[in-house]
Order: sequence, then structure tokens, then C-alpha cells
Amino acid sequence: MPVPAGRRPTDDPLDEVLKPPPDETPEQRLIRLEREAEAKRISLAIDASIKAERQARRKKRIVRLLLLGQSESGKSTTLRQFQRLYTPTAFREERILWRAVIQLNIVRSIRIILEALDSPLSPSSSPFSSPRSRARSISRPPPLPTQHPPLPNSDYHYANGNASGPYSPIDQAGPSNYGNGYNSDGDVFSTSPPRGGWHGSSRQRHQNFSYAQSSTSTRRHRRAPSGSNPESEVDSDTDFGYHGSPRSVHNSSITLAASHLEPLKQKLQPLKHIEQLLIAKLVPPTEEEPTQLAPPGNHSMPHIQQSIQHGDHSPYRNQEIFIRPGPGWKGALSRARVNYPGWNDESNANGTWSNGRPTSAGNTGLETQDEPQEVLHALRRDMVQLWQDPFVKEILRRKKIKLEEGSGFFLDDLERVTSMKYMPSDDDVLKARLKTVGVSEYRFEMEVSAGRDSGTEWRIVDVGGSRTTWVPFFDDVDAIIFLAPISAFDQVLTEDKSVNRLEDSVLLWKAVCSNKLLANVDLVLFLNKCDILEKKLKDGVRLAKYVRSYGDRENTLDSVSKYLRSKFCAIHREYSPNPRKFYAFCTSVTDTATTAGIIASVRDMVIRQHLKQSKLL
Ligand SMILES: Nc1nc2c(ncn2[C@@H]2O[C@H](COP(=O)(O)OP(=O)(O)OP(=O)(O)O)[C@@H](O)[C@H]2O)c(=O)[nH]1
Ligand SMILES: [Mg+2]
Repeated sequence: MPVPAGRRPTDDPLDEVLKPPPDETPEQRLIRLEREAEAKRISLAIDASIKAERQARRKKRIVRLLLLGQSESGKSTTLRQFQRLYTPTAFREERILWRAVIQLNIVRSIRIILEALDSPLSPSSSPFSSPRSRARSISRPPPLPTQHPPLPNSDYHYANGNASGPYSPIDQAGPSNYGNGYNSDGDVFSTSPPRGGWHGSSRQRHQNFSYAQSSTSTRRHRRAPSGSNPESEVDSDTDFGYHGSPRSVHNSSITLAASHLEPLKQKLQPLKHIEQLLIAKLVPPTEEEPTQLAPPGNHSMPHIQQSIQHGDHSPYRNQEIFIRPGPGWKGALSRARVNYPGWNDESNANGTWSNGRPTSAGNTGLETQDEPQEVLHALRRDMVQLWQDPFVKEILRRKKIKLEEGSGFFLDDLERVTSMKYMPSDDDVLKARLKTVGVSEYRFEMEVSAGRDSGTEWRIVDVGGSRTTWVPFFDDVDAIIFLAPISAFDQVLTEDKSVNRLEDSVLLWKAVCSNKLLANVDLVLFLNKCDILEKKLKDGVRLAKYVRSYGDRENTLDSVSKYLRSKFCAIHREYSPNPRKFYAFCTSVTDTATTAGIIASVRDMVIRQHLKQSKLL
């Protein structure tokens, strides 16, 4: 291109435009020079800020961690441990908010006892009932075929007492069945160790049975009992009186024996109101949920959000309060007190319900300081008396209700936790039970200096329940902590009582390991609830009774955890699309001392993995 006359080729084309006017006065020149200097200063400042931002971004590390595992496996508890360790100020500030959750946990425990007393010989009513007891409680199914498909080679079997050979739920399910969630037709699982065996595909179950219908449509891997009618089984291990004619005899004698508890039961009646009060406190009034249920006798209560949990017909036991993770419920809780008086406008005659939500008793229009705590405090001796009553213990034993092994158990600490000055300790917060639904991401920067990790932003995703269908959305996480509560080898899922908890964990683990989208994500396995496992084994519950391949190995924590670890490790090796490291820990995530060390190891591992990935990018 020709260069205009009088202009050198290297000249800036803007020079012509920006050059000062030929008739510029000295004043104008001064102003122009000042403007130019100011513009240059601003431009340099912008450049510096962009540079600093870039440097900060490069310097700042954001690590993402996903928590997976079946419901009640300990995901939220693990998250709370992270918070306790790395954002202790925030964790401590929130402790008071957990008091309401603990109050609700106490009330629920008492209610479970009262319900057990009201239906003393119904074995199916316990959320902690064993698979076997459940098997017998269901209505008579028609007989199913007793042939299993041939087993692939595996030595990991669930004992099922079936003469046709052990059944291996692990090897029945190939990775293709479990890529992104579950195949609802997966003919995969034996459920438990009832003698007579558990046979038939879930498809067959669908065709033949209506009694074990799951509340979760995607629930998979169920097996129905076959052969003889489970209800007619005689169980030498228990003295349940519910099969055969002795039922009525047992019932009447037990009812008689229970009569001494009647005054106590009456005294504890106010807890029903307290329960609803607490639910109203914990659930934001704006929360709308398709699963919400009105409590018995109060169908006008639209906002209480409860989930169908236990699959039996008890109106209360069917429900476990759940909360969306994140700050929502905490905000609702801290606002609750000021909100309550306004709700009194539409109180009913008793003054205990307003706008479909309960208010303080007495219709005073003023919320007491903490009414639930006051009532619990006043009733503490009665609750202790109920919990320690030998007859109650016996009923719970017969019904295999092990409250102390369940979630949110505080009955051994009643005197302390019902004190009017009670402030939940760290341990209490970790022990409290509040079910989460949905998926939520918690972000925090470590408050506490963690050496080179200071300044790292952590984003921990807590997936409520066992939903692996969400997993594809998290293929960019640095690591997954998978929690398998191995103490639950003799328990069933609360949401589907035909599924053994250990089997469920094994299948979830397999699904996660085999997921191609997660092929490059490091997996960390927490074999959790080892404290409960140890107690259970010491109490004489034998793993071999439920996991046949365990054979006659020692029934100790060390041996059992090593064995299960090796099985989970084998699945990881076999099903991972690419070879990757296997990290496994035996954990009791409610134990702060041991978990602190484990979490520090996980943190280092995750940071290493993060750096590795960053370099690859
Ligand atoms: N004793 C004991 N209790 C535990 C352990 N881990 C978790 N828990 C308790 O088990 C209950 C359930 O734990 P959560 O952390 O709420 O379980 P989750 O996996 O988040 O469950 P969902 O929210 O339903 O998905 C809580 O009451 C915990 O205190 C453990 O290692 N030992
Ligand atoms: Mg949770």
C-alpha cells in the first residue's frame, strides 16, 4: 500500500489523528498534556490489575471433591469434619443451630420406642430390622423359580443358605448395567441371608409381587424370597411370636406387661407437638416438595417436608425429615423465632397450629426462648425412665430395634443434651442426623493454615442419598470420596427393605468404578462406621452369616475390614476403565481424632491429583 506523502512507513497511523491541532494555544497544550498523562496512568493501572488478577488466578487453586455413598453412609458427616477442621470458626458459630436437629433426633428416638410398645409384636416396623425379619413380615408371595443363572468367577458371596450354591451379587452386574445410574431391571442382588434362599429376577418380582414395591422407581437389585413362604419360616435365633397362632397369646401378655408404662406414655405425649414444632422450625415455610406429607390428624399442614422412608404403614415412622443442603435450613432456623408470633393469626382452638404450622403451645403469640428445649428438659427423667425400662429394652431387643446403632442417637446423653444451657459439642454435631436431598456444593477456603494448601478454595459436593445419576455432571472433580458403611452388613435400606445395605454399597461402588466419565478421577474409599462394626462383631453378630465367602475367618474388626477392603479393591481393579491408584481407609467419621488424620491424608492426595491434572491441561 502506498505511504501518504510526508509520512514515514513506520509512523503510527493514529499519529495523524491524535497530533495536536496546528493552532494549539499554550493553555490548550497544557490541558492536552495533562489529559494524556491521566489517560496513560489509568491505562497502566488497568494493565497492572489485569496482570495481578491473572497471577492470582494462576496461583489460586480450586479443588473439587465429590461425596458419594448410600443414604446414611456418612457423607454429610464427612463434610462436617472438613468444615470443623478447615473452617472452625464458621463450624462453631453454627453449633447452636444443630440443637434443634438434636432435639428432633431425641423426639424421634422416643417415638420409635412408643410405637414399638404400641405394636409390640410387629417385626416389620423397625427401621433397623434385619432383612430376615423383614422377609418374614411380608405377605405370602407365590413361589418363584429356584434356579439362579450360573455365577461368574468370584469368591465374594452373600450367604443365602441355598443348597443350589452361593449367590454373588457382585459379579452378576457388569459395568454396562451401571454406567450412568442403574438398570432397574438389573437381576443382580440377593438381599440377605434368609434360609431357603432369595431367588428370582427383579422382573419376576415385579410380575409376581406387589408387597415389596419400592418407593423409588429406579431402585434396583431386589430379590424376593422364594420357595417356602417366608412368613412361615421358623427362626431359631429369635423368639418373635408373630408367626403362627401364639401371636395373640404373646400380644395379650405383652400388653399386660406394658400397662405399667401407660402413665409414662401419657406424660410423653407433648413430644408429638414438639416434633411438629421442630419440623416447622427446620423447614423453611417457602419450601414446596412433592413428597411432603401432613402429619396424622393435621392434614392442613402443607409445608412440612418429610420423606417416605421406611416403607411400613406407621404414619410417623414412614417419614424422616430432610433438608436441602446449604445455608437454607440454617437461615430458616435462625429466623424461626421472629417468624413465629406472626403465624398466630390463624391459630386453631388449641393455639398450637397456625398457617398450617405449629406455634408455641398456649397461643400466647410469643415464642418462648426455646420451647422444645424446655419441654425436653421437663421430660428428661421420664425419657430416661422409658429408655432404661427393662421391659422396653426387651421389646426393642425382640423387635431388633437397635437405636444405639442408628443415626442421631442421644438417649444415653439425655441429662446433658436436655439441659437448658446445652450447647452442642463438636461431637454432637457430627452425631446428629439430618437427611440431605438433592445435590449441593459447599465452598470454603481453609481458615486454618494448612501449609502450602493455604488459599486453596475447596468445593465439596454432597449428593444426598445414593444418586449416581448425577455423577456425569461431576466428571471434572479432582477426587471422589465414596463411603461404604460396612457395619451395615446385617441391615437393609430404609428406603427399600428388600435390599441389603452392604450389597447396595458394593453395587454403587462398582457403578462408580466402572463409570467411563470418571475414569480419570481418583477414588478414595471410606469403609465407614467401623466403630459400630467393631461393637457388632464383639456382640457376636457374624459376618459369615451374611457374607458366605467370609468362611471361618476371625470375626474381628481387623480381619473383617481387611477382607472387605480387599473385595472393594478387587472391584476397583477389575472395573476401572483405566488403571488408577486405590486409596482406602477404615473410618469412623464421627470420631474427630482419627478422622482428622485421614482427612489430612485425603487433602494431600487430592491436592497432588489436582496439581497433576493442572499440569496435564
Ligand atoms: N457411629 C457412627 N455413626 C456415624 C458414622 N458415620 C456417620 N454416622 C452417623 O450416621 C448418620 C448418617 O450420616 P449422614 O452423614 O447424615 O449420612 P449421609 O450419607 O449424608 O445420608 P443422606 O443425607 O441420607 O444421603 C448420622 O447420624 C451420623 O452421625 C460413623 O462412622 N460411626
Ligand atoms: Mg447427607
